[in-house]
Amino acid sequence: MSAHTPFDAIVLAGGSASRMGGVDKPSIEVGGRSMLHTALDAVAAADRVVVVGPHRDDLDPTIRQTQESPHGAGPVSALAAGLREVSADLVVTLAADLPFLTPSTIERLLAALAAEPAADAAFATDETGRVQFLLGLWRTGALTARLDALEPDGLVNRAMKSLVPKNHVTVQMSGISDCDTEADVAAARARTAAAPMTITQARRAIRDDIPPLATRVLPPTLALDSVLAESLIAAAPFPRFDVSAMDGYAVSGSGPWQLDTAIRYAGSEEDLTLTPGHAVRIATGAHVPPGSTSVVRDEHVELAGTTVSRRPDVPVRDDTRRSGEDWRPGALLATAGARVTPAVASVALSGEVAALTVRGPVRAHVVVTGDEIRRDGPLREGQTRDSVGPLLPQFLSWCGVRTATESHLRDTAGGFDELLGQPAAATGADAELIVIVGATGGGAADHMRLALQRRGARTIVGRVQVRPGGSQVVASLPDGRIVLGLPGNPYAAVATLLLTAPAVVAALTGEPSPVPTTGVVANAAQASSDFPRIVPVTRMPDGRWHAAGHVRTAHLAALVGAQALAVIEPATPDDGIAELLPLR
Ligand SMILES: Nc1nc2c(c(=O)[nH]1)N[C@H]1C(S)=C(S)[C@@H](COP(=O)(O)OP(=O)(O)OC[C@H]3O[C@@H](n4cnc5c(N)ncnc54)[C@H](O)[C@@H]3O)O[C@H]1N2
Ligand code: MOO
Repeated sequence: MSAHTPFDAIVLAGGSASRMGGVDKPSIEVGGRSMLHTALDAVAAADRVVVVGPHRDDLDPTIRQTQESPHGAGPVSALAAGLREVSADLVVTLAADLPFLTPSTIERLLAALAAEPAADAAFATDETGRVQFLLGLWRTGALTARLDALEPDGLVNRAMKSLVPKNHVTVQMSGISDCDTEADVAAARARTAAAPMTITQARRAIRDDIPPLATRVLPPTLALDSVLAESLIAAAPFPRFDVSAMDGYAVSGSGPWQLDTAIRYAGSEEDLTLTPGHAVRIATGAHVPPGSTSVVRDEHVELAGTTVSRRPDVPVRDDTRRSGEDWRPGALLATAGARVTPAVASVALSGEVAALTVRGPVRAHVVVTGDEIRRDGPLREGQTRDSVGPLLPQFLSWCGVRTATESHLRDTAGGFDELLGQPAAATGADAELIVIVGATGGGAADHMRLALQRRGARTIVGRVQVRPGGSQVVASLPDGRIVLGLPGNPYAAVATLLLTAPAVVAALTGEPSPVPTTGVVANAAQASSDFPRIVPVTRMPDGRWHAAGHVRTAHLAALVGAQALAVIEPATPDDGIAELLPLR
């Protein structure tokens, strides 16, 4: 992030968990990673990280390790020990038993405390309203003061609640449950084992777990499809100067006027001053000459020899557009969070704004997988034509994504490890998003999920309750790049892309979540099943939509002639509403 608020972090990683038979809770793995490492990844942006607990040899040497005294003296004592190592004005305080923690969890706490300058601390609350006192952010001075206040009675085995300041804010978060018991761990593991999410859950997880990209400064025309990180403010007035809105006459005084021979063309740099009682021909868009009091359009004048007079039967109006009439320098032309559409870029040009501070546009590395998939040349026995890869850049562009580079991957574990392991720069693409077609399943040749796990990726969406597209994957690599895994079947790949990529793009660019487009589907009952389904729809003359019948997924024939895909929920009646994914 560009506007980084400095903070330190204390992670409480005490040993033996009494309710779990004395095991070292922070080292318990959920989702292929210890809960301590989940906590450390969540505070990776901290200037200083302090782990309080038994010394661990495997931690990065930049992490400070300390321990409360006496050992096992409880969280308040542990925080006091950790605080001695802290120097920033803000300190995140975490337990190492929160398996679903992400960097954006911390960002939300930072934003909440920044919004309440009078508050001493911010804490997360779960869906039930329970406050997680060990998922918090403190003003360091306030934490010091609270600990000092408790000190006379001793800090050993004090409840966290006794430490909490009156003046705190809470932030409601979903999926932040801690693991106190073996049952909690089992439930958390079940959740990460790619339990299918609903479409809504998947989009929310994407929004919550993918942090926005760093900002960039781009000229307006190169910023298309990015999102404004700072509002667009006019640098120059519009019009920049008094300009004629019509072809006609610039006149001085109330007329009739004597016509001078000079003609005022748009862009003219000729020295020309109008004296009272005189007029000159002027073109639309030309700056009005000094001395001019008004512009009269051609249709409103009579010309007799060299005398120009206003026709008696027309309204008296001035066809001059005055400088700053539409906006003045400093005017707000588009608000931060707005997508840079051609209109926004055009307005920036009109306002003489040479550079926009934006996030995006998102750049993608498109990867087609499969030994059998062939892009060029004649097909040999068992080979399948790549009918997705060459068109994916177009589909991606509909979602605001630029394709920076493309490659093909064979179905080998090594290939995936290499793809996910190489730094973005090595691909020559600087892509923030890797879009992989195929290999999302759990089959023998499907290496993506395992390769992601080996690479230490965090699964954000493991499966979704939708057909097709159930096997889609959204994950974040340790270096922050996002992987979007699309099912291999071409129709499934495109439907999944249009369903999910816009949410990924919104999260990366910091755009507010898109409001879904909806439509009335005339034959929705027939198209719905026991599962949400994505079906092609065509527009009917009356404005309703008609859903296609049976859809084969191995090619895009069902999309021919369709104007949108519709997401049809189970039990939608005829003329019911469905979300539309436009095909344009
Ligand atoms: N035992 C199960 N097998 C499968 C299931 C299932 O639930 N249980 N789901 C099926 C569905 S639905 C889909 S979709 C696919 C998803 O599999 P993958 O994402 O791993 O995709 P692949 O196996 O690599 O490919 C599937 C299919 O698509 C063809 N393909 C792939 N890429 C292209 C391309 N660029 N152009 C044209 N065709 C492509 C590929 O040849 C396969 O035929 O899993 C099912 N199996
Ligand atoms: O996973 Mo498939 O996408 O249901 O066609």
